[in-house]
Amino acid sequence: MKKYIMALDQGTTSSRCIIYDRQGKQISVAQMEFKQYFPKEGWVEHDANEIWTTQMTVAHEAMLKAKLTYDNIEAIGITNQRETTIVWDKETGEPVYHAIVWQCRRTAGYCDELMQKPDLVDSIKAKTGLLLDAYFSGTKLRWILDNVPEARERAEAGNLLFGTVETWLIWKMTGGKVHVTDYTNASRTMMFNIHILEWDREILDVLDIPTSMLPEAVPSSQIYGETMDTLFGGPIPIAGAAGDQQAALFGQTCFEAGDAKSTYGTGNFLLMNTGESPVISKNGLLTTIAWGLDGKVNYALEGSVFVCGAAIQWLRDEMNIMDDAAKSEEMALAVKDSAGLYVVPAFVGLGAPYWDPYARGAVFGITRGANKNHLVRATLDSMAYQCSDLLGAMSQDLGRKLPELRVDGGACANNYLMQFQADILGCRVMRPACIETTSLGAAYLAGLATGYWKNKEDVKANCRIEREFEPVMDQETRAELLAGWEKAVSRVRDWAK
Ligand SMILES: Nc1ncnc2c1ncn2[C@@H]1O[C@H](COP(=O)(O)OP(=O)(O)O)[C@@H](O)[C@H]1O
Ligand SMILES: O=P(O)(O)OC[C@H](O)CO
Repeated sequence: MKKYIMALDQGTTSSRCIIYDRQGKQISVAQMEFKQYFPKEGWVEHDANEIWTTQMTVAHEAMLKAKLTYDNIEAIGITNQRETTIVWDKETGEPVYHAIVWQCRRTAGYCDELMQKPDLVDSIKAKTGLLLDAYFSGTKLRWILDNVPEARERAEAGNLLFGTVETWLIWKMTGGKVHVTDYTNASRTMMFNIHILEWDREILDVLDIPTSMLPEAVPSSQIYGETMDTLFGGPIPIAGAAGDQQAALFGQTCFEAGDAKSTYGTGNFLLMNTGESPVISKNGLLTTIAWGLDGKVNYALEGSVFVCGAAIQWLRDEMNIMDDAAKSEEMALAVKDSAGLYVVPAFVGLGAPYWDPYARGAVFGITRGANKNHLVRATLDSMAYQCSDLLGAMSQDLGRKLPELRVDGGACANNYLMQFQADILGCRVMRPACIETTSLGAAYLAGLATGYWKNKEDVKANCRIEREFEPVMDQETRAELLAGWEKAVSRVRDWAK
């Protein structure tokens, strides 16, 4: 019987299921968007039950499309939007509140208070590799305990569980039997010591989080449990899990220290493998776990930008400027430049390297001739500028420039964006044949655990580059454009304070 690996890719805007064969070829794909809740300015939520139902719907749809039954699936790998925080009842499985999404800024004020303790800020950075910010799960979890009626009492009585999205899905798929988080996701909670791979007592005390709520932290590639029989008709091993950005790094086969990738999804995330030693940034980047595999842990340096493709989604859904994100390419190419427009998509503040939760979005340089094509072009340009900021910070940390950049994620299908990215970085941009490297990485992690792929070399043999973008812009133009971007960013800082 032919066997495949099923990857569940639970992203910020959609749940996807992709089934892969041994060559890393997609056999079947299903995808479903779900509702985004914006209850207050700067707040973002999801319905955790909808995350679960959409994820299961697409899993069944993908199996049906390829006429597969549970015994064709060797293993399931999960990859997910990170940091998003879910708390649910251990007995009923009912979430006590909506999932608080990574983009949500509701705990910025609380983070400001904590920031008054410089020792704590230093200790958090040293132990978790993260900056003290509302982005990460820790303060979101505390918010739920403090604000949902009876949540703290129920948590202290041992009746509530916490998880990031992979924890939630594994718990649900195993019928409430397995409560685990993989190291990569744990490393985004701001409660996990990335050096000794344990939850940190001091931080848990500061945030007042009962340890009984926390999942067991486990490697990214191992059999965690099996799906309930009722789910797919028979048991399937769940054998891999990683946060989506780390999964993309793995899917791009960035196995060597120094290998880097940039993912253009809802946000933009630049990750560089730093091998078995964590590198601490002096320029606003994060240190994170890349994966736990074969009894070892790999680390990565990460730059996180909160709004990337989401800016195009905003033009599509809120401004009705286009009906399909892919149209942004032809609209951008319909004009010869951006007519001096700069868009700063700081809708939920700015992430790396600025870390300003109070920045807000803006469009600068509007003149009478500016039209919607210019606005689209300037929005795509902003996605490239933000990545350029990340690469700049990374180059400063490393003391050298990266010679090339591998790209992936939905928005990297945009050729205009990729060429502008190469131009503004002044380095080659390499796009693989499979830009769904996030799900591919999750599939690889699961398949390595069961022996579907023998080792990393076996996996690497599947990797193919589809197109390379060489920089053609002259240095003077690049410097001028970047200076404009810098000026635009400086104007949005602290806006909502
Ligand atoms: N051709 C395109 N050009 C520009 N942006 C795009 C294009 N296709 C998709 N996007 C944007 O990329 C995002 C989808 O990418 P994806 O990797 O699926 O994101 P996620 O995993 O975060 O949900 C959306 O925000 C969408 O607006
Ligand atoms: O849903 P994505 O692909 O934009 O990824 C979200 C990140 O994991 C947030 O840290």
